Amino acid sequence: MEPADIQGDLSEVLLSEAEIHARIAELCREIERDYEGRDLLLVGVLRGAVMVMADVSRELRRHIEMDWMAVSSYGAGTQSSGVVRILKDLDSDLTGRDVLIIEDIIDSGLTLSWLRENLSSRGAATVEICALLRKPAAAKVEVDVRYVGFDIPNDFVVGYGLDYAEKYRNLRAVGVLAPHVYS
Ligand SMILES: O=P(O)(O)OC[C@H]1O[C@H](OP(=O)(O)OP(=O)(O)O)[C@H](O)[C@@H]1O
Ligand SMILES: Nc1nc2[nH]cnc2c(=O)[nH]1
Ligand SMILES: [Mg+2]
Repeated sequence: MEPADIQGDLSEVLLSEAEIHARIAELCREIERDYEGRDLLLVGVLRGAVMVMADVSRELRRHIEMDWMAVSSYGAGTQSSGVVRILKDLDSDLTGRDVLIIEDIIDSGLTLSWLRENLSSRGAATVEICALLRKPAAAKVEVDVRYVGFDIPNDFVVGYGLDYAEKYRNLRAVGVLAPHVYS
């Protein structure tokens, strides 16, 4: 159950905590199979991916390493500026590594297409993507995503790491903000 004052700002719950966890478990079984016998570096994209990273990493029944990058292309608004900025870089050397980028959402695709290029250019052996959410109708660039949790409609969503003006990241569900919140 969410705190009443936050839950009340949603016009619709798209995905419950239980649905999210069940899908993450399925994705993790695929990841375990695909990376069997190989070292795996999970790269979480701050700040939106913190919840996905926490749940995916703990659901995986194998060793992983974790590193973090902070990039931002949205500022405080609901439209991507298209300009990706590195706010915090990785600590790891990616040379020869199998890298799995962990993201909360692919919207326009601008963040992840930029990030995959950026990480590949550092000499990683492989760079794949795991994203909890994807909005097919919002794509400005096609991004090849190996693991997708859910395809969702083209609405601005919050919760499970996703913010509106830095709030709502701590909602356990994913939902659509009611119009009154914006005004
Ligand atoms: O596909 P795109 O249109 O590029 O959008 C996806 C990105 O936008 C959000 O991050 P944001 O830049 O808002 O920063 P945050 O993760 O700190 O919230 C989200 O977490 C993704 O990283
Ligand atoms: N909170 C939030 N951040 C985003 N970044 C890109 N798309 C979205 C979205 O739908 N919600
Ligand atoms: Mg993000």
